[in-house]
Amino acid sequence: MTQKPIHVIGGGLAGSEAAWQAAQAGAPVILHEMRPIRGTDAHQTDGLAEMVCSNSFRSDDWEHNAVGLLHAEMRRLDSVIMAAADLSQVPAGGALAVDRDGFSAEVTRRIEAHPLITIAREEIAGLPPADWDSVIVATGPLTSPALAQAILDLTGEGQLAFFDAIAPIIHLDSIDMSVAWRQSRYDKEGPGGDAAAYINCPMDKAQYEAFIDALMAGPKSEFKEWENVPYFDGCLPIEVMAERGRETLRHGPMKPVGLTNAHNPTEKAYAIVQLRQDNALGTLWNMVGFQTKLKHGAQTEVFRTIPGLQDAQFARLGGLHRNTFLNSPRLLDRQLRLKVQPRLRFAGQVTGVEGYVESAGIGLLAGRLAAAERLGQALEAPPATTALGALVNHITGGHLEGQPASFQPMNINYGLLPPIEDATPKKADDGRRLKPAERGRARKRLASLRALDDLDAWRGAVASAAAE
Ligand SMILES: Cc1cc2nc3c(=O)[nH]c(=O)nc-3n(C[C@H](O)[C@H](O)[C@H](O)COP(=O)(O)OP(=O)(O)OC[C@H]3O[C@@H](n4cnc5c(N)ncnc54)[C@H](O)[C@@H]3O)c2cc1C
Repeated sequence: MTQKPIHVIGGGLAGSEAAWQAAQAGAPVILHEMRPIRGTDAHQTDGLAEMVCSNSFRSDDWEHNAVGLLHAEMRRLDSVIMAAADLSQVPAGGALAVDRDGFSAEVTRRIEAHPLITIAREEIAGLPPADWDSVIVATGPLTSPALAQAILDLTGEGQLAFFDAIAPIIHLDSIDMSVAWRQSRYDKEGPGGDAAAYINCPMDKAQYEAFIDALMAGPKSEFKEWENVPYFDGCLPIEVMAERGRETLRHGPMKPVGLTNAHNPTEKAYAIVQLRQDNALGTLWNMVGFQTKLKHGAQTEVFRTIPGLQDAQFARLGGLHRNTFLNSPRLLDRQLRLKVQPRLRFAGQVTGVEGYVESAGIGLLAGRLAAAERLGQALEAPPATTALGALVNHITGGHLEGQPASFQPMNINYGLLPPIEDATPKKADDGRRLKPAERGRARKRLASLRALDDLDAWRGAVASAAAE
C-alpha cells in the first residue's frame, strides 16, 4: 500500500458502508470489528452489518417518504448496504425488508472481496494509536465500554449520552392553532428575544383526568435486562410521574400558570401541555417533559386526546432505550470530524442519527469525506435539501443551541429538509381544489424531486473536482 490506511472502527451498518465508500474512492482501509472476540448485548453473529432487531429498512417510496428518498440517494451513490438489501429483499408491501442473514452475508462477502479493505477482528479498547491519522469511529449504540470511556474523557462530561429518554416530536403543520397558541410562560423573553417561544395546548379538568387515566392504563414497553438503566429526575417518563400522584403533572410539565389562552383570555386552563421548537427550521416541535415508555400505538392514541393535537403527525414518538451518542452539534464539524481531534471522524448511530438506513447514510458520507481528505480532494457534504445533507445538518447544526432540551437522535423525516410550501400546487390538474392530505403528499413529492436534482448536481460537481 502506498497510501496510509483509513481505519474504520466498527463493522456495523455505518462502518461497513464507510469502509466500502472509502475503498471505492481509492483509499486503503482497515476495518476493525470486535465481534466475535467481544460481543454486544444485542448482536448474535459475527457477520458485518448485522441487523439487531427488525429486518426492515422501512418504506421504499422515494416520492412520499423521507426514508425512501434516503434509499434512492444512497443507491445513486453506490451504497453497498442498499445493493445488498436489494439483493436480499423479501416481500413486504411498500417497505424494503430483507433476509437478515442473506443481507449480512452479502455485505460481508463484498467487503472481504474488496482489494483495498483488510478486516481486523479486534476491539479498539481506547483512543486509537496516535499514528492512525484518519479514523472513522462507527461503533454504534452499543459502543464497547472501554472505547466509550475514552471518548467521554476526550470530549468531556455530558458530551456523550448512554441512553435516550425521548419526548415525541410533532410536525408544526399538523397542530391546530385555532385551539393552541404561542406564548412563553410569563411572556418571558428567551435569548433570541422571543416571548412566544412555546406552543400551548389547554386542558379542562375533565380532559386532564381522562388523560391521566389513559396514561396510566396504556401499555408500556418494558426494558430488556441489559437496558436496565436508572432514571434520573430530569428525564422521568411521564407515566412514572403520573403514578406518583394524579396532580404531579399539573405541578410539573403540565402546570397552567403564567399563560393566557389567546383564543379565550378569560378561560383558565386546568393543565397545559407545552411544545418547544425542536429544529432550526421551526418545522418540528417537541412535547416538553413528555419522555415516555408508552407503546407507540398508545402514544398516538393518548397524545391525540390533547386539545390542539387531535390531528398531530409525529416525526418521532417517545421512547427510552440504551444508546451511546455524541453531543454532535457541539463536537463535530460538517466534515463529521471531532473538532478537538480532527483525525477522528464519527459515523452511524453514535453521531445521533437513528435507524439502520440513517446510520449507513452517515457512514457513506464519512467514508467519502475521509477518502477525499486522504486523496487531497476537496469535498463538502451534500446540500441540506437532500436527505443525506439534512441528516448532516441535523447532527452538526440543525438543532437549536442553548435550549434546555439536549440534542436527541432522529430518524430522517421531511421536517429536517427546508420547507417547500410556496411551490405546492393548490389545485389538481383537473382544477379540483386539493385536500390537505393531497397537498401534503404533493409537497413531499416536490421535496423529493428537489432532493434528487440537488444530489445529482452535487455528484456532478464531486466527479469533476475528482477528475481535476
Ligand atoms: C436493541 C436494538 C434494537 C434496534 N432495533 C432497530 C430496528 O429495528 N430498526 C432500526 O432501524 N434500528 C434499530 N436499532 C438501531 C440500530 O442499532 C442502528 O440503527 C444501527 O445498527 C446502527 O448502525 P451503526 O453502524 O451505527 O451501529 P451497529 O450496527 O451497532 O455497528 C457497530 C459495530 O461496532 C462494533 N463495535 C463496538 N465497539 C467496538 C470497539 N470498541 N471496537 C471494535 N468494534 C466495536 C460492534 O460490534 C458493531 O458491529 C436498534 C438498536 C438496538 C441497540
